[in-house]
Amino acid sequence: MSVHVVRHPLVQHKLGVMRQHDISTKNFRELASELARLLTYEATKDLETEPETVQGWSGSVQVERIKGKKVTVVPILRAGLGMLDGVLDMIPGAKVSVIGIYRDEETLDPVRYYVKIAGNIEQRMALILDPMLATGGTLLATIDLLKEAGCRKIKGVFLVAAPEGLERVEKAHPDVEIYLASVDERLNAQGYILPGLGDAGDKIFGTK
Ligand SMILES: O=P(O)(O)OC[C@H]1O[C@H](OP(=O)(O)OP(=O)(O)O)[C@H](O)[C@@H]1O
Ligand SMILES: O=c1cc[nH]c(=O)[nH]1
Ligand SMILES: [Mg+2]
Repeated sequence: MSVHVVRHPLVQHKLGVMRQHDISTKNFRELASELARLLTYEATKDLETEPETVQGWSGSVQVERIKGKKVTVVPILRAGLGMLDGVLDMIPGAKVSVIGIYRDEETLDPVRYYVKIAGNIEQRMALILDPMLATGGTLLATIDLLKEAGCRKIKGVFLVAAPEGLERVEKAHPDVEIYLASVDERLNAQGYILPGLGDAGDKIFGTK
């Protein structure tokens, strides 16, 4: 699996602001969306294009168009919704496949409660969105669902990951590419990422 940590100064600066303990819901939400935009720019850099001739102001001109059935964006409820707007700003025509999974607070196992995957999934690149990759259980369950549905190309966009979770996903799915702003130090006993961001879903939805 290839893991791409995006070290662009804008990405690192915005992540640093998100780590501040007293950040408001409004600022956390806005930054999650901005980071999603920047990370998507990186994650889509190998999308295939094809030439097309259009009529420009000075006559015909050859331009590039993204080829084929393109992308389905896959926000994982709930926190992944905080990244959706930013990604759709970059890829307005993307189909959205919604996956509802929460992590059981005691066992840390993923619990699935909603799945709606876009059509022609075998022809699309799936871009999974979730701010946090902790134990990796949620991402593994999501990748399994997408592959069972026929998806052949999968990337994930996260803000922060724990090394433990990344390693687990890498072992099971070496073909999946991950883009993120930081690989943090470790998980704590409750499965939270350190130094991390805290509970990203609660911070995005203001439920803390
Ligand atoms: O890698 P894992 O150990 O599986 O943990 C990561 C998951 O935990 C969080 O979701 P949460 O369960 O808090 O759901 P929420 O988005 O509804 O708050 C986070 O947004 C990921 O989906
Ligand atoms: O650190 C973590 C781990 C899981 N989910 C979160 O929102 N934060
Ligand atoms: Mg949560």
